Amino acid sequence: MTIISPSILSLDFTQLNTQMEAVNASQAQWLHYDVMDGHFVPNLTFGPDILKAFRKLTDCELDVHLMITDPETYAPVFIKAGAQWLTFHYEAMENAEACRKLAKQLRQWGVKPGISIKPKTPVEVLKDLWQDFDLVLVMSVEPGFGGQQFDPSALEKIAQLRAWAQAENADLRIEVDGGINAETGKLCKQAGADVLVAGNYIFKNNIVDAVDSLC
Ligand SMILES: O=C(CO)[C@@H](O)[C@H](O)COP(=O)(O)O
Ligand SMILES: [Fe+2]
Repeated sequence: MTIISPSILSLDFTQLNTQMEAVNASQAQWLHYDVMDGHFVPNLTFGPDILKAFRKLTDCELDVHLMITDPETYAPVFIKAGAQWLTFHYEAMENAEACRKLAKQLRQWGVKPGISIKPKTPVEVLKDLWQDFDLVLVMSVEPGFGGQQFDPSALEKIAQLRAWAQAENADLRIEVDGGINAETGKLCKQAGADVLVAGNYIFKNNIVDAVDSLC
């Protein structure tokens, strides 16, 4: 069963309660929370206090996507605020060992660690790294903004990751984020993704129907 993670980056905050009621009535199981710091990406979003508010608004699992240069420093405040899945970027880290160390630390703090790669980062960097994570997030747009067009090069990366995971009989969540709609979502599922993030497609349409069309 595919997990749908609506990205609140595209939520209309003047309609917060109504839109969250629709998310809660939909088949969405996770809620995607984009954290941007104006350094790792050229945009700013939400901190931990807003995450705390979302914790009260939904029972969906909170899927936090850190697009920040210093995930080691800020991970604890997002965990305290309610994150259940915490994903940081490979490109934000010094080397593979630092990624492993942070993944271990996140597990000790009681959250599921995820690692993400940008569109220009080859999937091979994860060949000996994915085993330390519960989730790999393949970006299908340049991180920073919602509403961009899906980059099909994500499909080969998803397929490679699924092949690696299957070869080791591993229970790895493969998530894809950026430009997901019914059409691109279907291609990602066929390639082996089991978590679809969607912002604009869900929040700019009928929320319940859009989630249904992705399942
Ligand atoms: O991480 C990001 C953008 O950097 C995403 O989570 C966006 O929120 C996806 O938005 P859509 O492309 O689905 O509109
Ligand atoms: Fe995201």
